Amino acid sequence: MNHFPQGRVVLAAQNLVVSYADHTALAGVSLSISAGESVAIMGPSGSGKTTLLHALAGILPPSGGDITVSTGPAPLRLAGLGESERSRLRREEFGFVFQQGFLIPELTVVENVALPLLLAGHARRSAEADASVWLAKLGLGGLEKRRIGELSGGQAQRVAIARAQVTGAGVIFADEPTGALDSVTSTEVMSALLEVTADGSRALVVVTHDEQVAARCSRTVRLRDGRLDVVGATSEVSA
Ligand SMILES: Nc1ncnc2c1ncn2[C@@H]1O[C@H](COP(=O)(O)OP(=O)(O)OP(=O)(O)O)[C@@H](O)[C@H]1O
Repeated sequence: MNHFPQGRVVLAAQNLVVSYADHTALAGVSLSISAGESVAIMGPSGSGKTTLLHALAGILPPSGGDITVSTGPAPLRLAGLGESERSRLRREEFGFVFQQGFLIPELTVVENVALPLLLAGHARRSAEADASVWLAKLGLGGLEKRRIGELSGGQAQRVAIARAQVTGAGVIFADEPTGALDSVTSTEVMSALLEVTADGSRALVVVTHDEQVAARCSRTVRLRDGRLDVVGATSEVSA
């Protein structure tokens, strides 16, 4: 379990640079994210939002700058970690929710949610028991044995949110989690995601194009051409 006291910085990016061939997608981004915060990353298409999320989550090694991850007993600098340690961080300390969910259609709902625990070496029975607890918290009790294709889009996203949290991850990253949903379902799914920060011990990072989604987060950062435009409270930005 990686839950932190409210206010503790869990991710700190310093002067991040990410280049793809001859294109600079992030041109020196510095950003700190604390436990209890929900941070919306906004900006025009191509401004570097997904690149920033992938760099913060250790999916994409930056070509410059560094990220300090304070999700364990001692801070870790991502630049100093090999792929296997970054992969452990992603698997055990971070959770991910994507626009399409990336759930496995051949598995049942409970098997999908239990999967990260099985990959971490837990026994099937206890993994599925923990998965069922998360499913109940997300209002999906009774759907354990369904296949993913038998769920609505909103239910499938809530399964993805359960799966992202089942390992006790302290930081949840979501890339356009409501992008494929209608506005009512989007509101429900955001409510489920924002529960991540309800007890103040975990952080949520959401890439979104939707101002209404961003307005519900505690802070919005805006990217333009790979640089941070505005950093502040959502209320200041969207009032
Ligand atoms: N694998 C890649 N190879 C080359 N260029 C890339 C790659 N991934 C992204 N880019 C470029 O980097 C820039 C930032 O991309 P990114 O996907 O981070 O933007 P975004 O703000 O998330 O965009 P969108 O809102 O359209 O998803 C864009 O110009 C994009 O074309």
